[in-house]
Amino acid sequence: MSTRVKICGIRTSDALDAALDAGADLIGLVLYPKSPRNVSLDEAAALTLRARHHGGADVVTLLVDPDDALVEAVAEKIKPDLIQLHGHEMTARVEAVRELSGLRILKAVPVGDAEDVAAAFDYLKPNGTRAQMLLFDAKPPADPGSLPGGNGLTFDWRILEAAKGRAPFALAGGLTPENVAAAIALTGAAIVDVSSGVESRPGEKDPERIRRFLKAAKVAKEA
Ligand SMILES: O=C(O)c1ccccc1N[C@@H]1O[C@H](COP(=O)(O)O)[C@@H](O)[C@H]1O
Repeated sequence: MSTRVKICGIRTSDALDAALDAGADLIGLVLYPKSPRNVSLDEAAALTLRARHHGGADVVTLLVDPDDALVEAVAEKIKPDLIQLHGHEMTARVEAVRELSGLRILKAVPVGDAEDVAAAFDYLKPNGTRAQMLLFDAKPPADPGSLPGGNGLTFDWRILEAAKGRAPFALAGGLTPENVAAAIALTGAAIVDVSSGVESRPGEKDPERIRRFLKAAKVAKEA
């Protein structure tokens, strides 16, 4: 089975259409006001409806340390397929968001070393009540003003050796049309997730880079 591709940080219908027409498997909508890719609840609901009409892709709402009111509003107004938690949520909070929303959870985990990878599997226990999949991403810069993701930073993919064979996982962090084939070959990721690598500037998706990313990812194979 070929690797699934998530194009994250979609803000406009043009960018959405470019991703869907190029064969994206998942569409990411960021609800995080500090991000240049932020969309409102209403914008996310409209983009989700458009994606549903096109068909073929799951919609993922990306949240960072959301409160209960936001989780409930997302579940009611957007009705995505998954919630991506990209903050400092610990296992109990992931479980609570899962229960409150009734949605599948993709939990982002910042990776610095093999211990981060080994510890991340606690998010998948006990079966199905917390996250349904892990998303390994680069550690954000230490600068307190930096975003928790979407920074275009890669990490040493060899660290993910510790994850192989345990459960399918998603990979993010500095992926581009130029390096995604190598990332898939080395890690065997089930999903590759890109935001800044398919942009002309922060928040502006580049349709040609989206097409090139999809093309490169869809022919790539685990080595
Ligand atoms: O994209 C953002 O603005 C963002 C904001 C807050 C948390 C996560 C964010 N993006 C996610 O980060 C990874 C890596 O992105 P990149 O390809 O390195 O730019 C990915 O999952 C994005 O969806």
